[in-house]
Amino acid sequence: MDTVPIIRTIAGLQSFLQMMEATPKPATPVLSKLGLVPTMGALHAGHLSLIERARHENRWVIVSIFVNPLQFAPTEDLDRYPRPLEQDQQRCQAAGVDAIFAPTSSEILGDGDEGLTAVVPPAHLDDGLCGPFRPGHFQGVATIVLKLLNLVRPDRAYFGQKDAQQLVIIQRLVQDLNVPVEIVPCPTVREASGLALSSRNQYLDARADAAIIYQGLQAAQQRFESGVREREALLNTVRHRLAPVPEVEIEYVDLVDPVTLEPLSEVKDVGRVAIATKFSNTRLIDNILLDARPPILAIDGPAGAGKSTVTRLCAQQLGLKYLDTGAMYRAITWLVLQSQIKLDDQLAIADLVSQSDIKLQLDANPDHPPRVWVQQQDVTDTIRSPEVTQSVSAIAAQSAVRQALVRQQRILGQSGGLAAEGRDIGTQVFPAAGLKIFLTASSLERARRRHKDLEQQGAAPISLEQLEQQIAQRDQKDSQRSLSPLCKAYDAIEIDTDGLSIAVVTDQIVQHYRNRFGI
Ligand SMILES: Nc1ncnc2c1ncn2[C@@H]1O[C@H](COP(=O)(O)OP(=O)(O)OP(=O)(O)O)[C@@H](O)[C@H]1O
Ligand SMILES: CC(C)(CO)[C@@H](O)C(=O)[O-]
Ligand code: BAL
Repeated sequence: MDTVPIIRTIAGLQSFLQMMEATPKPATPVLSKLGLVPTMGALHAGHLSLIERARHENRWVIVSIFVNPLQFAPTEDLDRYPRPLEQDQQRCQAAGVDAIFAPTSSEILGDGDEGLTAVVPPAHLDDGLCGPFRPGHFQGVATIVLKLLNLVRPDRAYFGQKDAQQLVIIQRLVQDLNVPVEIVPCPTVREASGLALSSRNQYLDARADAAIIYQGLQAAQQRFESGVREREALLNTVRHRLAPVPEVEIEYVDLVDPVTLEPLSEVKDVGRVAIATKFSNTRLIDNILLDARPPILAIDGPAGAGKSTVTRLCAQQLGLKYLDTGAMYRAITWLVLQSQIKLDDQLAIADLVSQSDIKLQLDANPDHPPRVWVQQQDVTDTIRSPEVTQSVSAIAAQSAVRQALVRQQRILGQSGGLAAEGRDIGTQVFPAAGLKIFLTASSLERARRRHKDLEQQGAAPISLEQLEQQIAQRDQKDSQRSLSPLCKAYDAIEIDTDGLSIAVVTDQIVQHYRNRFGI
C-alpha cells in the first residue's frame, strides 16, 4: 500500500491539486471536495479527531504539518518542538489522508530578509487571554493560516476547540477577508484523566498532575450548573481547585464571551472559561463552555422521510421553538414571483435576497403552520400556493439564496432552543447543534407515504413504481448537488423510519434529546 505522499514544495502542492481536479467525482455523497487540517505535527488523538471528521466530510483530505516560526517568541520552544514526521506520516496513512503538505520554512516563508506581509487580527481578539503573554503569536498564526488557505484552497478547514482564541481569530479572519472556506470547529479530545491532548504534554514531568487543569474547569462548570453566574465566583472556583497543586502556576484564568472574547462579569446564557498554566517549562491551555441555552435539535434527511411533521412534534414535546426553514425558502420564492424576476436571473435574485426581510413565528402550535412575513406582509397562506411550490426548488438551489437564508437561520439559532429540519441543517446551518438526527426511509416506504397523501388529496393517480423512481431520482440529485448536498452529518444519529409511526419516531428523538441533556 502506497504511503501518503509528503509534499515539500508549493509547486508539488499545485501538481497534487491539479491531479485532484482531474479525478472524477465519487459516487458516494460527501459534503465537499477538499478538507484541510492545519497542524504543527506530532500528531495525537486530538489531531486525528479532526482528520477523521475531515475524512468523513470530504472527497480529499490534506494535512499540513509546519512548525511555524512566526508564532513562536524567541524565548519559546520552537527548536525543541517535536517533529516526528515519519510517525506523523504513518498516522496520516492509517487515517486515510490523501496528502501531507509539509513545506520547509524557506519554501513557505521565503528567506525573510525583506520581512513578510502579515495578517493582523483585530486588537480586541488579541488583547486578552494568551495575547498579552504571547505578543505577536496570533499575528503569526493568522498569517500562516491565510497562506495555507490560499495555497490549498480547501472547501473546509478543521480546527480544535482546545485552541479557542486561535479558532475565534481564524473564524474572524475568513469572515473579514472573504476567504471562501468553511471553518469547522472540533471538540477537544482529552486523556482519560481529562487533560487536553497537546503536543506539549510530552514535555511534562511524569509526576506532573496536569489533570488538575480540567478538574478546575469542571469545578466551575458544576458551580455554573448549580446556578452560579458571577465572574469571580466561577474563576475563584478554578483557582481554589488548583491551589493545592504547588507545581502548577496559573498564567491567567478568565471568563469571556465565546465570540467576541470580551471579559464577562457574569454568564447570561453562554460564556467560556479559559485558562493558561505553567508546569515548570511547559505551558498548557484549556477551556470550557458554560452554556445555559437549550441545545438545538437538527433533523436532516431525504425528501419524504417525515422531517417536517416529526420536527414540529419534537419541538412541542421538548418545549423548543420550531424553525421552518422550508417556509423561508418559500417566502423568498414568493418574493421573486411577486417581483416578476425570472427564476434563473440569479443576479437579480441575489440583489432581492440581500434586501429581503423575512420574519417567522417560532413558537407556533404544531397543528398550524408558523406565520411568515416578508417585507412586513403576512404570506403564511400564499407561500403554500402551487406556483410557489413548483418554483421553490429552483430558488433554493441558488447560492446567494442559501447563503442569505443560512445566515438568517444561524441568527435565529443564536439563543438556542430550536428544533429545525431541512436537507443541510446539521451539516451547514447548525453544525454545532446539540443533537443531530438523520431521518430516513426506503424509497419504497416514502413512495407509499406519498401515494397515500396524493390519494387523500384526490390528486391524479400515479403508480407506486413511478413515485419510487421519482423519489430515487430526487435523492440522487440532492446528494450529488455541489451546494449543500444531502449528506448525513458526521455526528448525526440515523433513524430508519420504515414501518415506524410518526409517534414512535418522535418518541425516539425526544428520548435521545432527554437522555443526552439530562432533561
Ligand atoms: N486535544 C485536542 N483536541 C482537539 N483538537 C486539538 C487538540 N490538540 C490540538 N488540536 C488542534 O489541532 C490543530 C493543530 O494543533 P497543534 O499542531 O498546535 O497541536 P497541539 O496539540 O495544540 O500542539 P501544542 O502543544 O503546540 O498546543 C489545532 O487546530 C488544534 O486546535
Ligand atoms: C493552526 C496552526 C497549525 C498554525 O500554525 C497552529 O497554530 C496549531 O497547530 O494550532
Ligand atoms: N496549537 C498551539 C499552537 C501554538 O502554541 O503555537
